[in-house]
Amino acid sequence: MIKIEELHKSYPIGKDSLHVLKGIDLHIKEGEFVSIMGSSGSGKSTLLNIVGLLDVHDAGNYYLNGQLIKDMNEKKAAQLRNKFLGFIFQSFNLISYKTAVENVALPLYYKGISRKERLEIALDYLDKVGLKDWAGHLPNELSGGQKQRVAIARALVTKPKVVLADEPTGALDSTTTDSVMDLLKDINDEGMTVFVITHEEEVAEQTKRIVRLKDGRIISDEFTKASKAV
Ligand SMILES: Nc1ncnc2c1ncn2[C@@H]1O[C@H](COP(=O)(O)OP(=O)(O)OP(=O)(O)O)[C@@H](O)[C@H]1O
Repeated sequence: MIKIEELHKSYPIGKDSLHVLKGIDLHIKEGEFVSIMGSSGSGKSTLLNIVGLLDVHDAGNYYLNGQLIKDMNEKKAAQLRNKFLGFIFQSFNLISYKTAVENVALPLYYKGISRKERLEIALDYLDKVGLKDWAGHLPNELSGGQKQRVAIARALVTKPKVVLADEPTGALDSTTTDSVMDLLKDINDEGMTVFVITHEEEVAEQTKRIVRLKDGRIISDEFTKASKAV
């Protein structure tokens, strides 16, 4: 599903450049549930942004669903993002003046589906995350955990192959973190590939594989106990 070979990425800093990813090799198969850990500045978000086609790498190869990602214009990248990828962010990124159901329906706008049908589909996804009764509420009327569940429903509504989550529980307390992680587990049980950045060891342990980054290199890549649970 995601295959990365000898990937490098640098950012220009004035006349110099900051070498952030220094030869990453990573293969994530369809249906895996993987977390990426590492201290601040180790390159986690940079890697996720490249995987999510939000940024480009400088050297090495990246294949998404068998397709080599190279020299891609923004239009093509957006098409691939809409087709294959769903995103969840720490800060939820919901639109404040739209209701929960309208936020979830938004990604369907680009698929040429009528408004009525978009809202029906979105309501089904809100039901899936346990928030059907909150469909008509605005984000500021929801708790942090509820907002994140709306964001998860929004990430799923286009039926992506891969869900990419950058610190999805970073803004949540431990009980809410568990409910969000349970939801990601359910999604993964249904066959979706899930790739999560986290700082929290307890969160990473709930995924099936932990990849650890240090200074732009992978220093370990191990399956967790959760991967062995039946
Ligand atoms: N657009 C950018 N331009 C310049 N430098 C950047 C840019 N994005 C990230 N960096 C730098 O690249 C390094 C890696 O950043 P990255 O955000 O990938 O780390 P991270 O592991 O996700 O950190 P954190 O856990 O704090 O989010 C950092 O030193 C950061 O300052």
